Amino acid sequence: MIRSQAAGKLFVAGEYAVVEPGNPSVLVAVDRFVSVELTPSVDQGRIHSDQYGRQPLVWRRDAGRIVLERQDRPADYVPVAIDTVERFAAERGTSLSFYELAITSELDDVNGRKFGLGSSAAVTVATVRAVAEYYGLDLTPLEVFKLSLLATIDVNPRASGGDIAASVFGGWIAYSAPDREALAARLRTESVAAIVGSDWPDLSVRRVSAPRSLRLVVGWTGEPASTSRYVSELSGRQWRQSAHYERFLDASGACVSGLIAALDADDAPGALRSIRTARGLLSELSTAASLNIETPELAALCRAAEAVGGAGKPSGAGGGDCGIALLPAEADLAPLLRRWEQEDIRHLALQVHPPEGEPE
Ligand SMILES: Nc1ncnc2c1ncn2[C@@H]1O[C@H](COP(=O)(O)OP(=O)(O)OP(=O)(O)O)[C@@H](O)[C@H]1O
Ligand SMILES: C[C@@](O)(CCOP(=O)(O)O)CC(=O)O
Repeated sequence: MIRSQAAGKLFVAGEYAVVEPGNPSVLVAVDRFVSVELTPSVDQGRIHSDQYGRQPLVWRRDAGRIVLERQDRPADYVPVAIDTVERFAAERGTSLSFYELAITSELDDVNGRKFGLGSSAAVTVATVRAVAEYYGLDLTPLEVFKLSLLATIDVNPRASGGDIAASVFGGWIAYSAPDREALAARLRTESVAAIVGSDWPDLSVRRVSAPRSLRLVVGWTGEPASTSRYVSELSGRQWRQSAHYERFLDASGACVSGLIAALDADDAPGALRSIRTARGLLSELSTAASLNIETPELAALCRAAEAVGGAGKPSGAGGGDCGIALLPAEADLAPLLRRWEQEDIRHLALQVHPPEGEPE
């Protein structure tokens, strides 16, 4: 049996702007995982996960590509991740066979509601790792990232891949995305191996220092939110060509660069200022584009962080899910947690998942 794992993530800053190639963001990996167990099988493949109900997804191959027995299902991360790794393996001359995947996740609560900790990225990365190990592919972390992003593009073409980078590389990272439209076009004409082997302009993953003088605290609103709905509302041509959007991208870039510099210098006041600016920018974006990024619960989460000498912001697309607070490392956590409890914000007792392999 092969076992693999992949970590969850939190956005620290740069959400939405990171969807445009080359715009920076900061993310952190967290120690909650999706796990995959792979066992060989005979004449068909199966995927077991609570996400699919009681029955596993059954798959076979048609002309070397993965097809689900139930073809009425929309494209889904796990089958697409299997298909992407298998294309890569077959292009390298590997002969393909069948196996079962059993998936378990710590990124949903007991009722199956997602926390917003990047379960789609973690399940994709864990699947890529398991299937690659099964075929003896010996991938570098960068190759795992690239295969995971190529798979994701098939399901969600606007996704930045920041969540995948955090899951693959661990720790605190600065991330900017490659052009996924260009990658999708290449996938129609080139081999997966050629795309993975090439340089991806605008892709950048680099380590950022974990702040020693600040601690990261995570609150969950209890409301799962749909990232793709918000991102697609912002994808309209008119909006993307507006002066407001251009200004947002510039201001976000400056804010994230300031945050990275402050984190690298362990400048706590500077980092807190950047978090407040990032919150303000998301709030302006939300108003301008009529989204509801900072819900009343997320606003309460941020107010509580400010009240105890820290700074808070929604993490990710907003509209629910999680928010983060950064507090001076010496601050007592109890007053923040009391305020959160009064506001029905649940503290997620997460730690940063440490760096795993160097981004090249
Ligand atoms: N345990 C799992 N087994 C199989 N597929 C999963 C699992 N967890 C997540 N997924 C896939 O990921 C999708 C959830 O992705 P979505 O982007 O909505 O959530 P998320 O990545 O956890 O949250 P966020 O994007 O806010 O961080 C599910 O619909 C499913 O396709
Ligand atoms: C809005 C966006 O920038 C962040 C989404 O974050 P999350 O998946 O909601 O945690 C989208 C993306 O990066 O793909």
